[in-house]
Amino acid sequence: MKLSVNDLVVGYGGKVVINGLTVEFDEGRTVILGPNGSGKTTLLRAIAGVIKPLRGIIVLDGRPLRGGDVGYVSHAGGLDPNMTVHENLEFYAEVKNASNLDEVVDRLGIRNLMNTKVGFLSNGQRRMVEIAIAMLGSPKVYALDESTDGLDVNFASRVKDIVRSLHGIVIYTTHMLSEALELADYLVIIRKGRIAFHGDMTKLGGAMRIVAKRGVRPGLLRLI
Ligand SMILES: Nc1ncnc2c1ncn2[C@@H]1O[C@H](COP(=O)(O)OP(=O)(O)OP(=O)(O)O)[C@@H](O)[C@H]1O
Repeated sequence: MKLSVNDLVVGYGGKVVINGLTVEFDEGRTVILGPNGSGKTTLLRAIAGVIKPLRGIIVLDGRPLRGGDVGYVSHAGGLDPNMTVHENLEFYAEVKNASNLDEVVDRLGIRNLMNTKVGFLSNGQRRMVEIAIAMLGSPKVYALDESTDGLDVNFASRVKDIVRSLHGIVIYTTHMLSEALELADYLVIIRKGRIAFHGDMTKLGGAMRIVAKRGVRPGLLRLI
């Protein structure tokens, strides 16, 4: 399986943020690393189909993406705070025509939250529910936007374990090099809406880990 983004142009109200970006995602985890404002969220939103590109196409194995291909966890969240976890999950299961709701609930360990209104959940609990929704229908592609952001060490670690267990094409954004090193099979570095680097971590990982350990992280991006 391969997700191909070809000559993508995306903007907001006439301001172009991504200008002619081409990149391919293979099966496994690709981490998109970039500073604030580099276009990570915009790229994921285009892949998830929530923003319409001005130009370019995104294809999965040569065919246009269909609804249900992408499980998206947005940075902003998308749950109804007045509905219970169960009601939110059921709503999305119906929309996605998914039959794996129970399996996902158990896999993420959120059964104890089912009758709680989303508005009463902690950040970490809410993120687990958002990931559960993305997993409904077992999508071929995951687009996960800074999914550990704002979480404590415990929830962040749970999220990373789940990300590692996902099958298919998993695209995960972060601005933290440490997280990229932990999760990436492939690394994409994005700056100002352009790909600055795209590579296989099995080749690059050793060298980057040494640099990261020595605490020269900011310089690393300049080197690359
Ligand atoms: N809804 C919007 N309207 C106008 N401009 C936007 C909108 N969303 C993002 N932008 C602009 O697009 C650029 C890229 O933003 P984007 O959120 O994609 O970057 P990012 O790498 O995800 O950043 P962060 O790490 O802060 O989430 C920024 O200059 C931002 O100000």
